[in-house]
Amino acid sequence: MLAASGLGIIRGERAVFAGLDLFVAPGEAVVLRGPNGAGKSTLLRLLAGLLAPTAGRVTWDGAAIDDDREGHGRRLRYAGHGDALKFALTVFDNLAFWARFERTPAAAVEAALDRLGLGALADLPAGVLSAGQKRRLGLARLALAPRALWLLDEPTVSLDAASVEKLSGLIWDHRAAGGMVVVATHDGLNLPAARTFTLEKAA
Ligand SMILES: Nc1ncnc2c1ncn2[C@@H]1O[C@H](COP(=O)(O)OP(=O)(O)OP(=O)(O)O)[C@@H](O)[C@H]1O
Repeated sequence: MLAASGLGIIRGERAVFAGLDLFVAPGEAVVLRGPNGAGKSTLLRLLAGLLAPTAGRVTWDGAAIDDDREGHGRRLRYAGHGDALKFALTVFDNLAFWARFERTPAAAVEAALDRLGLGALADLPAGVLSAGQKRRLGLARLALAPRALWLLDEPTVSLDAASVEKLSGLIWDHRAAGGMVVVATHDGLNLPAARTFTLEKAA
């Protein structure tokens, strides 16, 4: 169980939000909504342990994530606005890098590329991909190996309808295996029985 309690954060001397409580159980999807600047990306970074809250805390199974940041990092996948690609490397080698980094068997690379419909592009330099193809390659990391928690920031940007379907399917399989997902998205994804968590714009 991922829990945030009494969470507050000040950025640039302004309170983005305060007193925020959020719980995510295995198999659950939480969709973050709210206007631009409401703090969706900020919340995802707090849940990932990439930012420290000004008040409150984030826990995993009751233990503060601050007590074991490395362990928390190993249980999650965070996909932010960037695709985290090396343009000079091929599509295959981009994902193979992450597989090596995570000590995931190389066989997982091909399967993950196929899952995102990138198999035929494996030998191309990532730099020549279209915006949507680059986004799919960034998201292919999700399919490399299971992680309990996915934190996704606007993952559907640049994706066509077929790719949004692929991502929806990936998230469904992740949840069916007990995985959790918190996703900031303005539209598109098909997430059955997802909970919506709305952030209001700070005054
Ligand atoms: N490094 C920073 N320094 C100061 N203020 C920041 C910083 N990063 C974010 N903010 C502010 O925090 C607030 C929340 O930003 P955040 O990116 O979390 O919003 P968001 O809900 O994800 O917005 P969007 O829908 O536009 O992606 C904004 O007012 C933003 O200007």
